[in-house]
Amino acid sequence: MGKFEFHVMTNGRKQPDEIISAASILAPYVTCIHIREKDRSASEIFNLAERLKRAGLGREQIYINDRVDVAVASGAEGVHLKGSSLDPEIVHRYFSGLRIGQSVHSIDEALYAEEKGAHYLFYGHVFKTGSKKGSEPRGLDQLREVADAVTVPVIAIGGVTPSNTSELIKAGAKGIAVMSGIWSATDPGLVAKGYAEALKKEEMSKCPGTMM
Ligand SMILES: Cc1ncc(COP(=O)(O)OP(=O)(O)O)c(N)n1
Ligand SMILES: Cc1nc(C(=O)O)sc1CCOP(=O)(O)O
Ligand SMILES: [Mg+2]
Repeated sequence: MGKFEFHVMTNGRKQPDEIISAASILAPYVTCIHIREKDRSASEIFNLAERLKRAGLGREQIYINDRVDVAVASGAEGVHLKGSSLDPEIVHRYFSGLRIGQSVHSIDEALYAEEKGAHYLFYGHVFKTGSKKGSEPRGLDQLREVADAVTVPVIAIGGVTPSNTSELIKAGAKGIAVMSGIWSATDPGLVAKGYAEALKKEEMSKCPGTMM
C-alpha cells in the first residue's frame, strides 16, 4: 500500500450484495473500506464484515463506523468514530488493538482527538458535496491548518475527486476518504483506480527516486 491512505465509506444506500461485489473490485486500490451503515443493526454490520473477508479483503482493510463492539467482534483493523460516538479515550482504554479514527471539524476537535488517542483524523467536509448538504465546505486553508496542528495523519473528506486529490495532499492531507465518488459511479473499480493513480502521482512527486 502506498504512502497516502485511500478510505472508502459505504453510504447506507446499497444492498449487501452490491457492497460485497463492489468491495472485491475496490480491494486492490483502497487502503480500507468503512462500513458506515447507520440504519443497520449490529448483527447486519457484523455479517457484512464477515462477507467482506470472504470476498477477499484483509482484516486490515475493514473499518467499522461508530460500532466499537462490532469492530472488535469482527476482527476489523479499525473503528471510525463520529461526533456522537464513544470518546477516543474510552475506546483506547477498553478496546485496545483497534486503529482509532475520529471525524473532526475544527482545530480544537483535532487537538482533542489526538490527545485522547485517535490514530488518524478525518477532516471535512473540505469541498462542497451532496453528501453534506446545508453546511459550507471548510476549504483547503482550514485543512492545512488542521494538518499542521497535529502529528497524526489527517485524511481529507468531502467532495473528493481524482482531480482535486492533488490539492488535498499538497495542503497536508495524508490521504483521502470518498463516498459518492465511488458509489455513484457506473464503474466503481475504474474510478477507484483513478483515485489510486492520483495518490500514486503525489507519492512519486514527493519521492521521485522511488520505484513504482
Ligand atoms: C461540525 C460538524 N459536526 C458534526 C458533523 C457530523 O458528522 P460526523 O460526526 O463526521 O459524522 P458523519 O455523519 O459525517 O458520519 C459534521 N459533519 N460537522
Ligand atoms: C460522511 C462525511 N463526513 C464528513 C465530515 O466532514 O465529517 S463529509 C462526509 C461525506 C463524504 O462524502 P462524499 O465523498 O460523497 O463527499
Ligand atoms: Mg463525517
